[in-house]
Amino acid sequence: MVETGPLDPSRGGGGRIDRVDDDEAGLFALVDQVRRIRALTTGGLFDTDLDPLTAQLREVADRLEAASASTERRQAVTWSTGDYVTNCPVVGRSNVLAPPIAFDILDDGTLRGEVTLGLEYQGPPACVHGGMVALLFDVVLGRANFHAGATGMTVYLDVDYRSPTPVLEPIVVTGRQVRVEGRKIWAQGAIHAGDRLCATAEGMFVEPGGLLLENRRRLAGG
Ligand SMILES: CCCCCCCCCCCC(=O)SCCNC(=O)CCNC(=O)[C@H](O)C(C)(C)COP(=O)(O)OP(=O)(O)OC[C@H]1O[C@@H](n2cnc3c(N)ncnc32)[C@H](O)[C@@H]1OP(=O)(O)O
Repeated sequence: MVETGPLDPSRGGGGRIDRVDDDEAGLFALVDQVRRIRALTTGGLFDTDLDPLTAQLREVADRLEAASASTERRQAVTWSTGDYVTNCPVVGRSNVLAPPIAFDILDDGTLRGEVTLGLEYQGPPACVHGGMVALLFDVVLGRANFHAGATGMTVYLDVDYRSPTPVLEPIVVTGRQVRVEGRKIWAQGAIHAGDRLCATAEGMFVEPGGLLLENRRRLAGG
């Protein structure tokens, strides 16, 4: 059973975590513009001829493609430099899928982040897609584990959808580690809209032994 007391959305304080501000290459600034386009084009309704805009976007995409390192190289660099956080699909400032959310860590290790999700995350009318809700939980629980010092890969994630999670309104996402037994780690989380509980989750994570190190070595080509 998820204990919602420590996940109270009105708790304040704490310091920002996982915030990477160094944007020497200008990538975060560029991705911010792609996010604007992503938000505007979801179910886009425009009172203008789109063809010239499409041509401009194609040109920009062509120029980026010509200047870009390969996907494989980018994947290898992500893991060799520890840049995962900036590429995460929830908190990552260089991932266009990410809203992105910024989490604060409270004094007992609970993470708390506020976000307003746009139409691109909509499932049922006015509601956040259930898969997106699960993604938010997977990340907040994973980051809570990381900051508590014991982390692993998700082996189960049990989500209870208790009331609709709204799009276009602020929601609060919370998560914390609750127990560690050897390689096994449990964490719990909640999503609220104001005082209303939208969803809760419990996840179990297993420290994957040498698997990730092996993968990182393989991606780095040695
Ligand atoms: C450092 C990370 C950085 C992570 C870096 C950050 C990246 C972000 C990650 C975000 C989160 C994700 O998306 S993770 C991606 C989604 N998850 C995955 O792809 C994981 C796929 N699963 C796996 O690859 C594997 O299950 C492993 C490597 C996690 C564990 O395999 P294993 O080493 O063989 O361990 P195994 O013996 O099977 O299980 C260990 C114990 O857990 C129990 N167990 C296993 N599955 C379950 C289950 N569903 N429900 C209950 N219990 C279970 C087993 O009974 C056993 O208990 P006992 O007999 O010991 O008592």
